[in-house]
Parts: sequence; structure tokens; C-alpha cells
Amino acid sequence: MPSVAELNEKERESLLADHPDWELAREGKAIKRTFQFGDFSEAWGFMSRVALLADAQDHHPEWFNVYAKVEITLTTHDAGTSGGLSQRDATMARAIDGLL
Ligand SMILES: C[C@H](O)[C@H](O)[C@H]1CNC2=NC(N)=NC(=O)C2=N1
Repeated sequence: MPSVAELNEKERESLLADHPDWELAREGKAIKRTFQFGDFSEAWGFMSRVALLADAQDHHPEWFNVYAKVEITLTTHDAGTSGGLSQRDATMARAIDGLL
């Protein structure tokens, strides 16, 4: 049984409206954003700050980094039947956007 509620259609739309740089991924079960920095040091600094947020919120990103580019995917393992979008992803996206 999923222990975290998935966002409904209205909540999903409001998440995307509030965070226009994020897009739905995995057939609506995740959100994704690409960040482009000036160099690797800036990208890694950002990732370090995200890592601290993630541990504080106990909600961890899936991410991919090449040099100055960072791609972050947020999903909730405990939502839906095999993961889904929840309020925890919305909260994390807001916190990540707040770092920029
Ligand atoms: C036991 C622990 O609280 C859970 O496994 C947390 C940890 N980090 C997590 N991160 C993400 N992205 N989704 C989760 O459902 C999740 N669950």
C-alpha cells in the first residue's frame, strides 16, 4: 500500500504553474528540471546544497551531472503503485528553486 498520496490533476497543474522550469517525466510520475551552470565547481556546489536539503527533508533526488549540467528528477517511491508525484516532490522543487 502506498503511504504517500499522489497529487491529483489540479495539484499537478498548480505545481507546474508555480514551477515553470520543471516538466512532467515518467508519464506524470515524476518531475524533471535541467540546470546549467558556468563550470563544474558551480554545479557541484549546487549539488552539495541540494544534498543537504534532501537529507533534511528525507527526500532524495535522482540526478545526472556532466561538467556544468545537472539534471534532477523528483519522484516519491512511496506514492502510487510504483512511485508517483506527491506533495513531497513539490516541496523539494520549491526548496531547490529557492537555492538559485
Ligand atoms: C525510509 C525513508 O524515509 C524513505 O525511503 C524516503 C527516503 N528518500 C526518499 N526520496 C524520494 N525521492 N522518495 C521517497 O519516497 C523517499 N523516501
